Amino acid sequence: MRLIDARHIDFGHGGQKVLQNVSMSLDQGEIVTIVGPNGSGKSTLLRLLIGALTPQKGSVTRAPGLRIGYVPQKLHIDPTLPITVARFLNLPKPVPAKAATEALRTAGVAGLDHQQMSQLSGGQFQRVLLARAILANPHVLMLDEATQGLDQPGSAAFYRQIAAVRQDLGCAVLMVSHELHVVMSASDRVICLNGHICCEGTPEVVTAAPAYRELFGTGTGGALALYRHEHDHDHSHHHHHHHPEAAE
Ligand SMILES: Nc1ncnc2c1ncn2[C@@H]1O[C@H](COP(=O)(O)OP(=O)(O)OP(=O)(O)O)[C@@H](O)[C@H]1O
Repeated sequence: MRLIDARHIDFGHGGQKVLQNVSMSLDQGEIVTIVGPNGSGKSTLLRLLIGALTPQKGSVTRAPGLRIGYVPQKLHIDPTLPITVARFLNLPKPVPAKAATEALRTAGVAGLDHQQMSQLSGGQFQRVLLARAILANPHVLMLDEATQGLDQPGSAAFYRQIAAVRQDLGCAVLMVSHELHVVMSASDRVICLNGHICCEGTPEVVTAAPAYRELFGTGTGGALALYRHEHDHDHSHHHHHHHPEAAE
């Protein structure tokens, strides 16, 4: 089932054109990653898809009653303001304690209910934001640069958590990243954006595309290959002949 469908959208801030003729869609259960350099319009596109902005040309259609769980890139909480995780999850509206506990478990941070927000590690903090998004019982999880500030293993672990949440909830996932090394190998599709859609497809297709290489060079393709290689190594032994360096 199609959850979101954007057709030929144009958008600008003031006189500046940010997005031109962008068409994309998101289907039930898919994981789609949008990559692009700083200022390429990724956050703007997310806001258009959510409905917080209206396209100047073209259209965005959302399935009726679509629920979106949004994970922001970061959230500043005044460190002098004491607030527990449980209380944070009750903002802006109260949720049953059982639902909050369950959301924390799904997000991979079970038992943190009574911790202070200011005492969480970066990875724990992002998972609490994820738990808050899960509480919306979303059809779509949207993440905007949600691993900013995490190191590479921390980012990889966070994306594995996202894949587990997708399994649990059966939701679709749409995320934005300009850190190419964290583009999740589990993405069904990658969309490379630079004001317009440069190329899209599976992670392999996109990293091999000339438009992508022109934007990001070939070094990042190597990083992605490395990440996938680790993934293959964990879950499959069929591909070893493609990766001689992995042979024992
Ligand atoms: N509220 C706004 N008013 C004016 N210009 C804006 C506004 N928001 C974004 N822009 C401009 O639109 C362009 C695209 O911004 P956007 O945040 O969508 O890019 P991005 O790809 O998400 O960037 P980054 O990777 O740096 O987060 C930028 O040139 C930015 O300066």
